[in-house]
Amino acid sequence: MAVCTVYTVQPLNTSCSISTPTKTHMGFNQKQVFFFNNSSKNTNNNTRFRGNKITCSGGDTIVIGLAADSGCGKSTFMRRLTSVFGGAASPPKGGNPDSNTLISDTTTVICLDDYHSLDRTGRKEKGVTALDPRANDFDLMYQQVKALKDGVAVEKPIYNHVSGLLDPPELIKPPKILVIEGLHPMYDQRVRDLLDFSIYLDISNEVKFAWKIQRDMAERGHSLESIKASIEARKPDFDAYIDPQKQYADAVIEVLPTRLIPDDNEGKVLRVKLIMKEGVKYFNPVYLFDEGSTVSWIPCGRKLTCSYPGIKFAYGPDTYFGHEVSVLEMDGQFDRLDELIYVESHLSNISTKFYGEITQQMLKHADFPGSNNGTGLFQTIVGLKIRDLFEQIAASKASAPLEATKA
Ligand SMILES: Nc1ncnc2c1ncn2[C@@H]1O[C@H](COP(=O)(O)OP(=O)(O)OP(=O)(O)O)[C@@H](O)[C@H]1O
Ligand SMILES: O=C(CO)[C@H](O)[C@H](O)COP(=O)(O)O
Repeated sequence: MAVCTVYTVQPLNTSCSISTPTKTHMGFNQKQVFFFNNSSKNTNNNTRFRGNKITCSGGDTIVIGLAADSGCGKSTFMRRLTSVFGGAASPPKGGNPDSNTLISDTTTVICLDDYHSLDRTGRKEKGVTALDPRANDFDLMYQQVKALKDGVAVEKPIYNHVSGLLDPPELIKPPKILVIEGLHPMYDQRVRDLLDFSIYLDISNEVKFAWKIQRDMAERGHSLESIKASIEARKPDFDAYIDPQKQYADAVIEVLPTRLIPDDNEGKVLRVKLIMKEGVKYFNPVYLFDEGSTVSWIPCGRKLTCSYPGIKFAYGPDTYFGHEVSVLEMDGQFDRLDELIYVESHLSNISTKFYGEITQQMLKHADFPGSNNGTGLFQTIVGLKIRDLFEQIAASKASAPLEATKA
């Protein structure tokens, strides 16, 4: 797919989105596109934008949705995912230093906070949280994700987490894989229908609390009371608007307190479940030993070093929001990451390209949070499944014209 863009940005006082073919240039279909941002709902930013843009035919972008509350490991997951494709991910070159976007050779990760229609002051004035749909512009989110999927570059707004304001937009070109991560990738049905695969990171309240304390007290100087208050304040909207999205996810990574230590409240040892929907095109759930059977496995024998409280795996079929699913569970943590190869060799359908690829990825990012437990392991596995999904979709598209000529 060829991608090229020439554009200018200037204020425009009308609210419209028009795409008019004007001429063909260098073999590309040039269009004039009027971009607009969400200013009509934003009290502090009333600028609209117009651009002249060349779009190139394409429409090969696959779209992945990753939903989770703030501070639940989305960035860590994204770093693992982009690493599976190789190459480093970085913000758009020469752009806004506070951009939330990460671009690598294959993937572009956009943060859906950029579709906040109310900035920090606007939310305060209206008494709504960022989780409330009224603080977000789903029309624009839909239009832009659709445009990217169709091979058209967009001018995406930027929500600046440092200033709390909406900054001038940045240009996003259609990538091979577009990941939309944030609070609401599966909230709006139009956006949901554009997703080729969706993931929900479901962090239980106990664990979320432990992680937030660790980060916000150590790194951001917040007090225990203020962390508790912020979690409590978000909870009603989290329950109403964020949590229900997990019913739509193709894969859910659920993070719970361990069952290996009675009454554990430290949140250091975790029980993590990978819930995988059956019947999703291009996605074959991972299994342990025997597909479809129910398995409980404590691998702490001669091949795996396990200090207290040990490690326990479980696998089996289940239902989740009325869907048939396969669930792989890991409780506990690895003492020695290099020994993970022993566990990897007992898993099937993991979509690796060579023996030991999961272990290699985990060792490569041993310093990322969760590398010694099921969060890191399952995030890595989902990354490999996304690569596989991408390759299968690409292969089916490549063979489609061939099939058509045969018919
Ligand atoms: N698997 C994990 N195990 C332990 N702690 C974790 C794990 N994942 C994330 N954390 C903790 O949560 C914090 C936030 O992680 P991360 O930045 O990946 O989340 P996020 O969802 O992108 O957050 P935000 O939306 O606030 O930017 C980390 O600094 C770390 O303290
Ligand atoms: O839930 C969030 C998503 O990450 C943030 O709280 C939301 O984006 C508002 O951000 P800020 O606190 O920087 O104004």
